[in-house]
Amino acid sequence: MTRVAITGAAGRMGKVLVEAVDAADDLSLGAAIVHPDSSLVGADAGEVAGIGRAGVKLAARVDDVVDDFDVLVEFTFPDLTLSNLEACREHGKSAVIGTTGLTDAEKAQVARAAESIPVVFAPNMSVGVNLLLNLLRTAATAMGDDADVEVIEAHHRHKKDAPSGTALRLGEVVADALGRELSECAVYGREGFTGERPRNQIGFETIRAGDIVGEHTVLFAAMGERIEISHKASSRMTFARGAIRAASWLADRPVGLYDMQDVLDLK
Ligand SMILES: NC(=O)C1=CN([C@@H]2O[C@H](COP(=O)(O)OP(=O)(O)OC[C@H]3O[C@@H](n4cnc5c(N)ncnc54)[C@H](OP(=O)(O)O)[C@@H]3O)[C@@H](O)[C@H]2O)C=CC1
Ligand SMILES: O=C(O)C1=N[C@H](C(=O)O)C[C@H](O)C1
Repeated sequence: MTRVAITGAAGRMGKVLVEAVDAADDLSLGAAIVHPDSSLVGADAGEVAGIGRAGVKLAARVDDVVDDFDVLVEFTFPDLTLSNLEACREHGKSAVIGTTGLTDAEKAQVARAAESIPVVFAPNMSVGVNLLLNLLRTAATAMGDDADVEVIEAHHRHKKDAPSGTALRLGEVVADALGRELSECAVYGREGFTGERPRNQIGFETIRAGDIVGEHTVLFAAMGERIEISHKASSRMTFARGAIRAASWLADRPVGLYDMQDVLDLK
């Protein structure tokens, strides 16, 4: 039985992750961690997640519970993710990272940690989005430079990073299929007298509103026709199930950096 620790256990993803681990046959909840200043430190993780007593008290730091887990599941903030990943590296634990909004330098730190421990790092743990990455490669290759590409994403009002990690990954996949560098062709929102659209742009549009769980569309618009490839998540449990599937999968993996397409055998 693989023992899982969940950080941000009182957060939106943290609570559904506690529920998903509880429902899994091959995983047990070894530890759950919340903000050290939280009034919930010491409370039962299952009760906070709304699933009844789990017998695991919410801890204030990963360092306090290193003997209680094998895989850390981390859906929080970039700087916290990196310091918790360092704790995993020091103690030889695996990690599943769903946190988004990391800079390129921070992503490189994740890659360095994965030289010492097994890590799954993916901006979207759903089966649907990871399948969509493959559909996008096919669409981008077939449409080629004839189509203008726009990535449109919508999330709840509490989301802190933009564009979403998923939108950026969708853009990277399209740019790669078209032989472009995303950093050279990405445009983030438009305003004012922008002039005509350069043909090789990949545009990103961000919507933040209400309780939208997560929606992504990639639009390929050519002369006379367009394709829209969309994914809509209606429950965070979709992401949580993917993350715990990754935690089970990591149990017997060698050191290395993996993503959700590795876990789902979609490469
Ligand atoms: N890869 C994927 O499939 C998905 C990724 N995500 C990503 O996951 C991340 C989290 O999203 P979400 O759950 O909505 O965010 P939340 O803000 O709901 O959760 C983050 C949690 O981390 C807690 N936290 C803050 N500081 C600390 C600390 N020092 N120690 C322990 N816990 C701390 C917060 O507590 P407090 O509120 O008390 O500060 C909060 O409960 C985001 O980056 C999001 O983009 C989300 C969904 C799917
Ligand atoms: O913050 C969220 O909620 C989500 N974040 C991820 C992202 O940034 O891509 C994935 C999902 O869409 C939900």
